[in-house]
This record gives sequence, structure tokens and C-alpha cells, in this order.
Amino acid sequence: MSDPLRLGIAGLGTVGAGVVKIVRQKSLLLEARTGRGIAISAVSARNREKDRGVPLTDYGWEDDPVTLATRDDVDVFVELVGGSDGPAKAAVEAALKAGKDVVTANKALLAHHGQALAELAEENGCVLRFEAAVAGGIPVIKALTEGLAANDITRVMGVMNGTCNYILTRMESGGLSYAEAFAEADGLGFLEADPELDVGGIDAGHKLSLLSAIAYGTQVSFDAVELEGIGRVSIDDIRQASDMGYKIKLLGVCRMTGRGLEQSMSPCLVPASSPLGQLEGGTNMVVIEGDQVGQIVMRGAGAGEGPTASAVMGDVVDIARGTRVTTFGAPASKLVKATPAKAATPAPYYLRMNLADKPGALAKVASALGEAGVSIHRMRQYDHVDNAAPVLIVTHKTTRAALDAALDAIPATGVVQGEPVALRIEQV
Ligand SMILES: NC(=O)C1=CN([C@@H]2O[C@H](COP(=O)(O)OP(=O)(O)OC[C@H]3O[C@@H](n4cnc5c(N)ncnc54)[C@H](O)[C@@H]3O)[C@@H](O)[C@H]2O)C=CC1
Ligand SMILES: N[C@@H](CC=O)C(=O)O
Ligand code: NA
Repeated sequence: MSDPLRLGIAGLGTVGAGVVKIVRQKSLLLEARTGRGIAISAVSARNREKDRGVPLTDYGWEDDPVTLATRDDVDVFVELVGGSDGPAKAAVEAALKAGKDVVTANKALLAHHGQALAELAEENGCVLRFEAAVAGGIPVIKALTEGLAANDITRVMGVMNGTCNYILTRMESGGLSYAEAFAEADGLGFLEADPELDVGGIDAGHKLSLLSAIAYGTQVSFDAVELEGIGRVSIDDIRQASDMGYKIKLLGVCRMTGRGLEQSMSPCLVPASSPLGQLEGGTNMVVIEGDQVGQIVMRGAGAGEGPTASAVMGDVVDIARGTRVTTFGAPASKLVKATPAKAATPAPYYLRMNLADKPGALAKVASALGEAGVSIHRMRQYDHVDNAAPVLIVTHKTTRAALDAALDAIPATGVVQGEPVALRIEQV
């Protein structure tokens, strides 16, 4: 039997405590599956005294994750502290420079510094793995990097923030306002310390940027992700989209086009009957389309102690087995700088506007759309309230540019109250 693989675990919160529990409770299973033991040498967190529901006295303790990362009795540094900079970055860099393999769940760190860290890993002959960082327990990084490696990837999309999906689902099923659903998610402990990371789409954007790097062999370019959170999604849109057969999701989509790499994370409509449309609550779903394999749909827990620790340990098991995979599925030096492109692939759009109760009002809107080259596919008008009626329009496929031209022309018609809402319908 080979020597055990020795871990140093920094961060003993939700995920770190979960990892310690798996190592302790599943030692025989892990040894049977890898052919060697997996042991914890030492751990680090902010508060040594805190009860984490798992004994820690068997392990060494370091106050400083950087010291932990470079200990002689650590083979793999497991970073579960979080944050794009600060101690997480310093410790991961120190570990790689000291020749240690690294496993992390930290999407913010990789979204901001993925390229530099992948280069550092390779310079030092180390692996840097991050399955838990994207869609938690769903093994999507492994699927994209390994199982689908022979495919040209035509599109990756998904719901990758459980908090947002929970809020949107509760708005629909419970008839809650955005503020009420947000408060409920907060009460359940779903929100990140900075909730804007969730509801602003930033956390999900971090995850999408990592998937697109693997899918298209490009350097991680989080700054190029077009981001829009769910704060402006209204209960009216959720109800009326549902009436037209759609659900609203915070949907990430990336695809390589002739113009460059499109990456968008924004509220979109999807058919209610599609797997994405049926995704309820805090669950995640990632859909990958490859030229050989067709469409793959992966659904599961994107967060939480067990699912996230499961993904961390999947990476640790790979290292214990001797599986060495490049960080983003290609040598770091070969990853190209992507040309960012606005999400402009033609798509149908959902439009909602409040139309004044005047003769010819609808004709004026239809003509503004028509003049911009936007064709109406379906339309529905609801009862007038205060001399205005909500009108829903689903367009045929159109470019964003044509739609924007129509939206620019609509105020001059003088028949629309307030700003129209325009949301892309992603065909799935
Ligand atoms: N909680 C979840 O469901 C998921 C979390 N992640 C990621 O996993 C990582 C950890 O997340 P959680 O466990 O939820 O966080 P957490 O806030 O529960 O735990 C963070 C841990 O890091 C420790 N820590 C913070 N600053 C430190 C420092 N300077 N030195 C030493 N220790 C320090 C804290 O004491 C705590 O033990 C983050 O990168 C997060 O984005 C990824 C997927 C899901
Ligand atoms: N805040 C995230 C947790 C994991 O990444 C989410 O809600 O999905
Ligand atoms: Na994952």
C-alpha cells in the first residue's frame, strides 16, 4: 500500500467541515477506491475554539493558511476559505510554488486569477482542481474537461446560482414579491455574505467564465461576461411569462461565434416544459451541447455541505489515483485570449409594455417593431387598469440590435407608459 495522501485544509466553514467529515467517515471507501489512504495533516481557520460538529484534535493547527500550504507534511492544499484575493490567493500561490497540488471550491479566485494560477500550477508540475467551484456537487468540470474532450462545444448554458433560482421559484409558486422571496432566502441562510454576489449574477458569472474557458480553450475572461442580476424581475413578468408558456431563470449562456466569445448571465425566458423550465428551488442545472454527443443535461445540488464537499473530495480522489489533468483542460500556455462579443445571436424576445387605451395604440407599437425589422410571433393583451393595458409580445427570432432600434423608437409613439421590459427567450 502506498503512503497516504496528506491534506492541509484551510477554511472550516460549511464546505471545510463537510470535507473533514467525509475524510473521517469514509476512510475505508476512499482507500478502496484509490488504493491509498487519505489523511488530514493539519487545518486552518479563523477561530480555533469553534465547535464545527467534527473533532479536529487529531490534526495540526495553523492560524495562517500560507504556513499550512507550505508544510512538509501536506501533499495537497485544500483551499476552502473563499474570496478572490487575500489569504485564499496568497495560500494557493504559496502551495503551488512549494510544489503542492491544490483543490479549491473558490470560483471568485479562479474567475479573477485563473490564468495566472493555472500557469503557476504548470510551472511547478502541480495540478489545480476546482470541481466544487461550479455548480457544487454536479461533476460538470470533469464532464467538460474529460468526458466531452473530443467534442466541439456549441453551447454551454445553465442555472448556476441556487439562491436566485430559489427566489424566482418562490416568486412564482408562492406569489411572493422579490423582496419577500429575498427575505425568505436570507432566513434560510442561502445568501452569500455579500448578497449582491448572488442576486447581482456575479457568483453565477464567475462560474460561467470558468466553464467557457474549458469549453473554448480560452483564458478565463470574467470581465467580459455580460451580467444582469434578478433585482429587476417583477412578479408581473413571472406571471405573464408563465401565461405564455415560459419560466424566467437567471440563465448563463456561452457560445463561440464568428464575432467572438459570447458570455451572458442574465434573466431569460425558457420554455416551461423544458428541463431548465422545470428546475425548481435551490437546485442547479448545466446543459452542455457538443457536436458529437448532442445535448447533455446535468441537474443537482449546487451548494450545501454534503454536495460541495463531495465535489472537493472527487478532486482529491483523482489526485490520490494519480490522475493529472490541466486546470482548464489544455496547457495554460495554449489558452488563447478570447475576443469578447456581445450576446447577439438572433433569438426570440419577450416584450411587456403598458399600452395607453387610445385608438391605434397597438398599431403604432406594431409599426415601430416592423420598421426595425422585428416580426411579432404572438401577442396577448390584458384588461385595462387606469387607462392602460399590459401587452405581451413574443417576437420571432431577431437580433438584439434590431430589437434595440425598435425599443428606441417606441417612446416616440406616445402610447406606451413607462419602459418596456425586454427579455431574451433562450431556445433550449
Ligand atoms: N457553501 C457552499 O455551499 C459553497 C461554497 N463554495 C465555496 O467554498 C468556499 C468556502 O465556502 P463556505 O464553506 O461556504 O464558507 P464559510 O464562510 O462557511 O467558511 C469559510 C472558512 O474560512 C475561514 N477563514 C476565513 N478567513 C480566514 C483566514 N484569513 N485564515 C484562515 N481561515 C479563514 C473561516 O474561519 C471559515 O472557517 C468559498 O470559496 C465558497 O465560494 C462553493 C460552492 C458551494
Ligand atoms: N451562493 C451560491 C452558493 C454556491 O456557489 C448559490 O446560491 O448557488
Ligand atoms: Na461541480
